[in-house]
Amino acid sequence: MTVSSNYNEEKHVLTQKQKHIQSSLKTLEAIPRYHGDDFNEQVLEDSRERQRESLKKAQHEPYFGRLDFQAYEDTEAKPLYIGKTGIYDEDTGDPLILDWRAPASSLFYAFSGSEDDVYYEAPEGIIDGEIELKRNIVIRDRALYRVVDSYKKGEMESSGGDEFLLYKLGEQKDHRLRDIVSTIQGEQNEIIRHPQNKAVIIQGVAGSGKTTVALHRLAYLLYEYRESLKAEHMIIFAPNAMFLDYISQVLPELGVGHIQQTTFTSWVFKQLDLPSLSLKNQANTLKSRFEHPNQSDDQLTSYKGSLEFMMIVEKELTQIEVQTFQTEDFLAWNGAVLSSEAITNWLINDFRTSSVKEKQERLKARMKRWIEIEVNQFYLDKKEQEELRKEAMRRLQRFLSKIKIRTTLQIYQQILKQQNLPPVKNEVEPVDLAPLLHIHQKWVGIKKEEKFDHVVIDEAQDFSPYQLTVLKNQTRGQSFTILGDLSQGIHSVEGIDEWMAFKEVFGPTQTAYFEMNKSYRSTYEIIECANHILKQFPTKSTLAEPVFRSGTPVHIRSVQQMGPEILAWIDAMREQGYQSMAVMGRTTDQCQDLYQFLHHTEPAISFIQAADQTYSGGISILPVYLSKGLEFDAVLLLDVDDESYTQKPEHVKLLYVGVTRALHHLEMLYSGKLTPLLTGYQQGTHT
Ligand SMILES: Nc1ncnc2c1ncn2[C@@H]1O[C@H](COP(=O)(O)OP(=O)(O)OP(=O)(O)O)[C@@H](O)[C@H]1O
Repeated sequence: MTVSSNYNEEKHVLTQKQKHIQSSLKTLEAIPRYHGDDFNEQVLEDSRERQRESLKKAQHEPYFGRLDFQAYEDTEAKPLYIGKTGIYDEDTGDPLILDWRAPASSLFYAFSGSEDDVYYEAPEGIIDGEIELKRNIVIRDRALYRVVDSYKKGEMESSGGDEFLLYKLGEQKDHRLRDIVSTIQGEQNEIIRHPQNKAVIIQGVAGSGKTTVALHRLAYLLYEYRESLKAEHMIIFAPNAMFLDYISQVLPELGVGHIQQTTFTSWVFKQLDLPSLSLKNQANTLKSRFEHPNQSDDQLTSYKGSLEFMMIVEKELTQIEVQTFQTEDFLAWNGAVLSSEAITNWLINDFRTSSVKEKQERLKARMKRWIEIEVNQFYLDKKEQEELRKEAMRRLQRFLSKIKIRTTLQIYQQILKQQNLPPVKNEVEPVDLAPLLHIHQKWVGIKKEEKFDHVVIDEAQDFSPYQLTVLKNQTRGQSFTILGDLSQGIHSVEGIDEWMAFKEVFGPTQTAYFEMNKSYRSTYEIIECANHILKQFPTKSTLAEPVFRSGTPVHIRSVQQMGPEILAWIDAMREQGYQSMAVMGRTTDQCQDLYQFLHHTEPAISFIQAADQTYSGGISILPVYLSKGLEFDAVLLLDVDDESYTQKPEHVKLLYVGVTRALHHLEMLYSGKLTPLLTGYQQGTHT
């Protein structure tokens, strides 16, 4: 434990604040819970319950930072304590602890130590002032653990911000992504707090905190726009179920619940609700893509994800709709004619915004009304009216039965046939899901309550412009957070090569584009190695800037037999105290064979496969293409030879992904000839 000169001062403050928290909690717990029907009482009870929850949470780790800010309108600086949830003094209404998302807390993250004047935007206007102290405080299990000053007015040395960040980055992680509220960096803060009404696109190098920032942004948006945004109407799309499990802890840590978290595939299947439809085995698709790629399959996949194909589907849909509603005059009884022009006019103009299904229903209702008016207008005799009504309804039934609405899949099949594209049956590929959803949106429609308030897309470089468009149709405004890294686009046949493709979907004035080039995950040595690989790209890519956290050199070794080497590596890593370790092979079959060999000696090792739903940490073996998004204390990359990793762009990306999964330690093995992507690389020992 670091004992700083400020330690005792903070210990005293902590004791005071804890007493306050305890007594507020006691007071609130003493108020009986209200279960009655009075609305005002219910609102008050909800607010009390929220306070109880905040206080309970704050008991363990009430805050992590202190900022002494002197507003120019005040006579002296006020210490602001910043925590995960805001706590207020019941009597005075003053903040005891400021929520990290509150406007004033922004100063804690944005202040670099060199600005003389700072300001924040409060609801009552701009507040100007200066900062006298910025302090990081670590509290664990209710006890003060560490106090680090990153800025003190009048003192020259103010490197504590970096020191504290390095201390946090050097910690070993468990097997889940964690919140970073105490160390959010200025560039990250700017993205997190960007207004909600634009599509925010983030290109970030591996380990720059994209996923983490997107999750914090959701928590921020829910706080800032609490009147208009609902967690239930927000959604996160992630690449697979295992990744969702890996990130599942961050939002609850930030006090956010009820946000939908899913993959694009599962979500579309839920929307389509076609029990006969299924997805082709993705484990096999991935395997063949990374182990036996086929160029013509790839071309078809890219085409089906393009805006060009989307426009063709749209055009075909318009035609199919016209054919569906192709009508003749409706003769209710002799002399009572509703012309086909009148019907078409209703469909084209009056029902313009309705889906095809709704149009069918609205047409039926409108025609019934027309019959009723006709009957009442021209016939006075009740009996005669009744007979005509009956006859007209019989004819209407017959007339409407000619309008046949086919299923989404049938329409898609017809479009593919029309376009001379290979047919699909009941088993589809992921790339078929965007057109299927497009058809569903037009035919069945999107209910108001199904629209999203905000959408997050992680690993968005693997999304196609077509996918993005169907999601845009489903979203109110343009409120998106889209994050990815083009250098990690290992599924680029389905995805994009440049972010421009997405800017086109939203329009240039509706997008805000950010780049994050600092990598927080890995040591300096690992980033240096990753950058060496990126330099082998035929096109120029942005290199990652390391945070200066030095670790062990990256070793690359030539070996005869992998098995014993892996076991020795696991032992060595265990001795170093690393918790999460990954052995990454190039193919699933190779990993399967190695797993069979290793798990007799290392029963704790788990074999990660494409269909896995959870990630439980420890020692894992997995093919490198499944490692995207994850991170491990130590990584052993196998088969870095010239056949497994050639100079093809997709191999550069794959090796880059593998290398950047390591936090603290990276080692690579090969037999035969070393991949050209690593030749000339100098660090560590090559043997
Ligand atoms: N400001 C920060 N303070 C502390 N840790 C951070 C910060 N930013 C990012 N990290 C850490 O860096 C690691 C990488 O973060 P994250 O997985 O969100 O990055 P990413 O850009 O999505 O990575 P990738 O594209 O490689 O999957 C995580 O361990 C995260 O906790």
